[in-house]
Amino acid sequence: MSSKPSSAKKSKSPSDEVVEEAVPADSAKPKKDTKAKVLSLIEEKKPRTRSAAKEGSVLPPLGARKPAAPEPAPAAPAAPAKPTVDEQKAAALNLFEDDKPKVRRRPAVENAAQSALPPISLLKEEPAPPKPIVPIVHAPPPEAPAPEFELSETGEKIIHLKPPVLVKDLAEKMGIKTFRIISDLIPFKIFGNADKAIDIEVAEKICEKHGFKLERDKREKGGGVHKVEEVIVEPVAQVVEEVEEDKLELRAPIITFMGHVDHGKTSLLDALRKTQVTAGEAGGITQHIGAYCIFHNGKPITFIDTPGHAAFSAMRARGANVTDIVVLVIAADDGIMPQTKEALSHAKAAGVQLMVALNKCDLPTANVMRVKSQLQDIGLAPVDWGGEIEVMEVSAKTGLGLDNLLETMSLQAEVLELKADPKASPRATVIESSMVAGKGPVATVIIGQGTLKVGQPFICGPLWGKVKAIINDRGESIKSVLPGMPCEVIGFSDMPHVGDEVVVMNSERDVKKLSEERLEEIRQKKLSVPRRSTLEHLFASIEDSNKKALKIVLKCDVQGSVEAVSKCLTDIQSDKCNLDILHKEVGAINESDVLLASASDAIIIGFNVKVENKALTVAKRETVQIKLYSIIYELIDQVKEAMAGLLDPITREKVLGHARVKQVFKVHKGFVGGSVVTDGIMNRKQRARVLRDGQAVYDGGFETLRRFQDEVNEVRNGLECGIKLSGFSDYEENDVIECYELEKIAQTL
Ligand SMILES: Nc1nc2c(ncn2[C@@H]2O[C@H](COP(=O)(O)OP(=O)(O)OP(=O)(O)O)[C@@H](O)[C@H]2O)c(=O)[nH]1
Repeated sequence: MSSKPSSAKKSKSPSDEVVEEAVPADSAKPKKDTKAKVLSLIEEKKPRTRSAAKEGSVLPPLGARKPAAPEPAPAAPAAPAKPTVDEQKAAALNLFEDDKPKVRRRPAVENAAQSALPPISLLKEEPAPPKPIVPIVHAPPPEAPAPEFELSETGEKIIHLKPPVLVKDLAEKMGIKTFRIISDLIPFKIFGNADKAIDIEVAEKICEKHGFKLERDKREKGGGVHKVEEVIVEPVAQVVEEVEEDKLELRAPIITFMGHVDHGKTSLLDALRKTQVTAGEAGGITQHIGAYCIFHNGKPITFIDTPGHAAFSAMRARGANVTDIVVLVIAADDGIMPQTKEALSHAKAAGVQLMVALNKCDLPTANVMRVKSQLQDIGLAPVDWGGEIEVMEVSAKTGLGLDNLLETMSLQAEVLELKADPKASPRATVIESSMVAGKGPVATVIIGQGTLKVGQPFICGPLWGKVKAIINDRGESIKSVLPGMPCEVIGFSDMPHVGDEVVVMNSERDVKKLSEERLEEIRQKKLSVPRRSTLEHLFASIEDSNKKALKIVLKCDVQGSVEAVSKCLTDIQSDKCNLDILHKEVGAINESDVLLASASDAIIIGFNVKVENKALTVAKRETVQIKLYSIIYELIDQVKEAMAGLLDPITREKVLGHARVKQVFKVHKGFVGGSVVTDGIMNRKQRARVLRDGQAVYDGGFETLRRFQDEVNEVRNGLECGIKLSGFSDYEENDVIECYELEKIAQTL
């Protein structure tokens, strides 16, 4: 191994001949000549270096260049071993040459040789005074990959990429180093690393800068790519597997309890599960969707409890959509109510089997016949009345008819022959989601097909995830869950949207990629929303900006509550005051919520959530109001009050009385109307106007109000007084002085 170049060897080396020629023996030599020489050198040097590298003689492979043992710095006579400035420049330029994309992939040995060239810093114009060279071995710089492009008919270098465009992918395609792209991004005020996703428009500009044209591709179902005009992501639903009948097995039926508020849905489920869910509910009403599993005759049945309050319509709709059977719970003493009808509509829309449970039959006020006849009227004729709807009389309180209810539900489920393939690729529907401290995003899901197992990667709407833990309805951690069963899943990249489907895929890489694509698609859609600006819009916005607005930051315990509460809030109708929900999210109230509220003059509303300690401190400092609620109608009522409170009170006139001027007196400072009060009172602290022939000739405050010589505050009906209004002296006989007060009345929405 020839690690240390000797002068003897040097003179024989072809490259060193060049070096000798390039040494600036005469420092006065014009720079121009040097530059020209450098350029010619580059041309000369390239082929030589390559062939030499191949032979391993002049520039040996990287490993060979490292001295076997540290050698002492060569003494002054060894100085000629240092490359000359021109050589350094040439070498550095050569290094840049390497960055330039080449169609052909370079052999590894060639790359190794080039990567060992002097660093870019040597490009400086003025060389440092010659010093003995201490050989430093640098780690090889990361290799720039060979570019991948195709030449268009017009000679353009076209590269194909599909959004999201990552810096590293772009660099790879153009065959340049990642750091070059990162520095190219700085003028766009984009700072990031190799994994940074950049806008397609920015990527196009960067490609243009490097002499490439970027064409967007999309992935085909099979994984290949083809060109598209717009970014369209294939929905995962399109990769549904064929259902093979022989692989299907009976699964747990999913039964949803729906009905009007307080008709006893939770109590019924409670009685069936023999637990006490109602005891823990705020205000005794269900505000979440709950999913439970019970075993009847050794077979599992999944129950979904939905809220009955009007606010939770979306939750009821969701409950109906994942279910096989809907049990419409009607209190026998109350009969069919608005949310009973709404629940019925959801069940009909979802096209599911319907049954009716007439609850509270233990009550003396229960009137089964009346409810049955109401059912008949809305087209749900009971079986015992010759119709098709199973109507069961039950009582959650006494347990009356519960066995019959359970039996009928399992029979109905059997008739439906509900089957799923437990070995199919797992899919589940998110029916609720929340952010749980220490666990992150948690979703309640119902498995539709396949067996969901811990460790499986999945996509869910635009989010990806990997099943970290599965918790059953009894709070136990389990390893897998079968079709039809409910469970909680931990492992989402963010809070999933309720109603989205969890679809298990083969690899974590695939789910992440698909998630990136979907998020990019959402972003693009947001960007492409047309912004129309018409005169009408302008007027509307001016009108709107004059309106009062209550700004709210809303935090709730679960996604469904966010939906329900924000729907209720936006439903508050007022043409005097707007309600802006600036931000709505699941989770405890944190510092950033407070800062947002402070910056935008908003209040924070928390529903079933806590306030983080730091947020409390900041809220005090910033005087941000935080209101916490656990019952939805209290929240809505108070928000309405707060909105009304923002409105300026209306000022209304209330006439207190009239006086007639009988005689005008001259006093020290002007004139006084000697009057008699004809009705009501004259009050010195209020306002008065002078009416002449029914027309107001003056309006203002009292200066003096006198009874004889005394200044008084009030003069009653029938009494005489002297009235002097401030700034008015022009009284005439028979003028009427009307005393009135300005009342402030709070506005309503
Ligand atoms: N007497 C009697 N009371 C009942 C029966 N079932 C429920 N209740 C009472 O009715 C009230 C409402 O019961 P819930 O189970 O909370 O009603 P819900 O339909 O789930 O109400 P939301 O969750 O608000 O939709 C509670 O006070 C129960 O104790 C019953 O069979 N008989």
